[in-house]
Amino acid sequence: MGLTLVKNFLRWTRDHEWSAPAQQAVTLDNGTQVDIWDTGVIVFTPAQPNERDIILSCAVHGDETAPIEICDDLIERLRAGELETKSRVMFLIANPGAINVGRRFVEENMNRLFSGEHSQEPGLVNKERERAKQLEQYVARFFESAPNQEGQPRERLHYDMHTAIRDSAHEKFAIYPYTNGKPYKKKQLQLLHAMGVPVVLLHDGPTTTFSYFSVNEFGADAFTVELGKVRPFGQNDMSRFAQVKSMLEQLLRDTLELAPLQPEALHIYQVCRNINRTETDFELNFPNEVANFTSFPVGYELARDGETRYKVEAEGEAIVFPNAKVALGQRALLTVVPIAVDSMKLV
Ligand SMILES: O=C(O)CCC(=O)N[C@@H](CCC(=O)O)C(=O)O
Ligand SMILES: [Zn+2]
Repeated sequence: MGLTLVKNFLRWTRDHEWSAPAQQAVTLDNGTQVDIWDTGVIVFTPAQPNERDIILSCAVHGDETAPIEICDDLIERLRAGELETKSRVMFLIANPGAINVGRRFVEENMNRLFSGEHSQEPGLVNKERERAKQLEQYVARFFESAPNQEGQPRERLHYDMHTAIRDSAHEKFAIYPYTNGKPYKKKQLQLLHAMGVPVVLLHDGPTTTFSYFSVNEFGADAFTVELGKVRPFGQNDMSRFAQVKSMLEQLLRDTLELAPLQPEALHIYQVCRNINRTETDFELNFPNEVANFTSFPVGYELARDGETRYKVEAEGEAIVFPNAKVALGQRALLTVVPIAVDSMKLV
């Protein structure tokens, strides 16, 4: 059987910025069912799915194009039958409206709106709030509609792929959302390493990000994965994403063989402080060119928020995601410190 009337899924998604009618399901020659639930929402269900359900999301921030190109390529190869998945997989192209204007967001940063945050301010409705709420519903529908294979526990994975605004001392890194006190998983560190992501930053509390939503609501192993630097379409050096793509393909094909965990090859950072901008008069005390994971000496003043001054407190404390222009009340800077893999509670 051929493809659906939707010829190119990304193109069609961009032509329907905020919603689109579900499309009739199609079964490919290899038996995989393809369902399009909405704009940017496509699900592949193999005839005999294995025990793993995978969500690959991109464009929660519309200007982070490399992950969009990765997903586009995987989606079209799956639809053409060139790549065959053994797992149920859902791709989410989260914010097509923001892709079209080439910006992080249209009205509001979507990655601060999950876990119900989209509905916390009565009367405040905007496109990103509506879309975040719908994406939550699609995640629920996907994970909850998995077949019950004789009580076998299912493995739920969600990689929410991003690129960072700044240069970074570590080009690729993952954010391990707060686990609600549960141990971290060795296998997840191995999977990230296989993806070419040997640097992991551990969040120390709940967040309103997409990845934490999947962890908290569905017990998924979910990560925000930063794959490089924000660049416009056409300016990404796709060779820098070859390992990520190859790992994702092997994961879908179920041919991935994981190397044993190599603690010496990993760099783990613990979030030290989450600095929010609460005043209009907010400044960062270092230039825009300073890369993520740059450390400053103890006592150095990193930021000033009105009268409050934030100084480095810990040896090795480094900056991540500085952004003085965020909306009031939002995170303007994270600081992190390196920790030993041995000090992590791992299962
Ligand atoms: O480079 C930046 O300043 C931001 C890159 C980005 O979008 N990062 C995510 C991290 C989400 C998390 O903490 O899991 C974000 O800020 O939403
Ligand atoms: Zn992002």
